[in-house]
Amino acid sequence: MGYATCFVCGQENDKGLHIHFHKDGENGVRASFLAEPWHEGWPGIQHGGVTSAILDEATAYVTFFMGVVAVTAQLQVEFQDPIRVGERVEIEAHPTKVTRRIVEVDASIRGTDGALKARSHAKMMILSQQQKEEMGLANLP
Ligand SMILES: CCCCCCCCCCCCCC(=O)SCCNC(=O)CCNC(=O)[C@H](O)C(C)(C)COP(=O)(O)OP(=O)(O)OC[C@H]1O[C@@H](n2cnc3c(N)ncnc32)[C@H](O)[C@@H]1OP(=O)(O)O
Repeated sequence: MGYATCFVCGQENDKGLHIHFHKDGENGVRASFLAEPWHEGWPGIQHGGVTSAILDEATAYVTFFMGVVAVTAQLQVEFQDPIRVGERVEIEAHPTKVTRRIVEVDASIRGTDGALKARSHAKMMILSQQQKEEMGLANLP
């Protein structure tokens, strides 16, 4: 599942991360990722922008599985521990607050031993019909 060309989940994006997100429970999302050498910033450590993109995407999938079209309005990231190249990590996200226009989502990335690597809090803005049309997102499945 996913948009074919999405940088994080798209299976047809040659330059992408190819992460498969799946539903976990009623509103949660889970995925797994292996940090590769081409994802690094400092030698041997995954770039923080890649980490942020993964958290952002997990957050977006929460709203996708809720059946709304939303964009990230705010994303606050805490980097707790380096993600090493060659390390597998587990990704999780779930909603914490849902209002008419905003879905708040917490997401985290942990090592396979459960140790926290990074976490985020985000506000996703549910788009109005006019905004969907302006952004070219009016005919999404
Ligand atoms: C097939 C399977 C596919 C699955 C794929 C799934 C994922 C695929 C891909 C996922 C990709 C990953 C995801 C991505 O990367 S999404 C891409 C990154 N995000 C963006 O590009 C968003 C850019 N920003 C905007 O478009 C607008 O600024 C938005 C739409 C956010 C607001 O627009 P606008 O300014 O016109 O607002 P409004 O008139 O609608 O609403 C006004 C209300 O909202 C309040 N407000 C406004 N801004 C903020 C803010 N920043 N924080 C908090 N609140 C805010 C405002 O105070 C007011 O509140 P109130 O006074 O009414 O109380």
